[in-house]
Amino acid sequence: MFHSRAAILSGQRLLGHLRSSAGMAANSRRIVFVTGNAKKLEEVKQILGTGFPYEVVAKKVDLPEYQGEPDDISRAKAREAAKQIQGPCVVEDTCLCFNALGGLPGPYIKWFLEKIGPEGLYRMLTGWEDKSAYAMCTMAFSPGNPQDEVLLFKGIAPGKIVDPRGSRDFGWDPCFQPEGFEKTYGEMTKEEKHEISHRGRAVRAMQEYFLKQAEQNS
Ligand SMILES: O=c1[nH]c(=O)c2ncn([C@@H]3O[C@H](COP(=O)(O)OP(=O)(O)OP(=O)(O)O)[C@@H](O)[C@H]3O)c2[nH]1
Ligand SMILES: [Mg+2]
Repeated sequence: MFHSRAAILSGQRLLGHLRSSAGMAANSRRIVFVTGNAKKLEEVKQILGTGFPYEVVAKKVDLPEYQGEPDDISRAKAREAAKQIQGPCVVEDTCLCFNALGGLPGPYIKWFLEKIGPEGLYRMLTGWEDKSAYAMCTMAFSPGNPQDEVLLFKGIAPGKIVDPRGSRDFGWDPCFQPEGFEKTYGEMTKEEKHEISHRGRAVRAMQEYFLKQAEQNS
């Protein structure tokens, strides 16, 4: 549903990239997930579980925080990551968008969270009746060359911004309450969160794509 095929490589070409690229052991099927965020990595691995045809190998790189539209940011991030690791890789970018603010902070949520925390995010909407928001995750796959087109897989979770409740373990989780639930992300178990979260949706879309590719090439 959220599966955007910005560029579809033929299965053969894609697997070729995955098998032959630098940084991957010959014959092994690995995908490098480039992120500086350990919590994201933990969640992506939990969501993928064992139902993924590739081993996910993490590479900690502090990628630039680009500005602009979320899809453009994700593409730029994937290209930069591919350049740095010199091979195929996946990155992800997360936005938290307040509807009353026309979608802001959006991709800039990291800085807002860092400066004002979950309480401050809630207080930002004091003057607004509309507390609705959505969390968006974009997984971006680069086949390896910085000039290659990048595949995007998106997941969106609608919800609202509330007075923080629950675990402080991960960013803005305590102030985001997904639609149809009385709990914030911070009050949910990881399984409950992954089932409906922005990241759960995006990762499953990516998983589906790679499973199909693997099937076609087996
Ligand atoms: O409570 C949360 N629940 C989540 O599910 C979640 N996902 C991301 N975040 C935070 O939102 C900002 C995104 O910025 P971001 O995408 O640039 O990530 P990042 O810079 O931390 O890592 P990366 O860019 O190296 O992958 C960062 O502050 C992340 O910590 C979350 N917080
Ligand atoms: Mg970042």
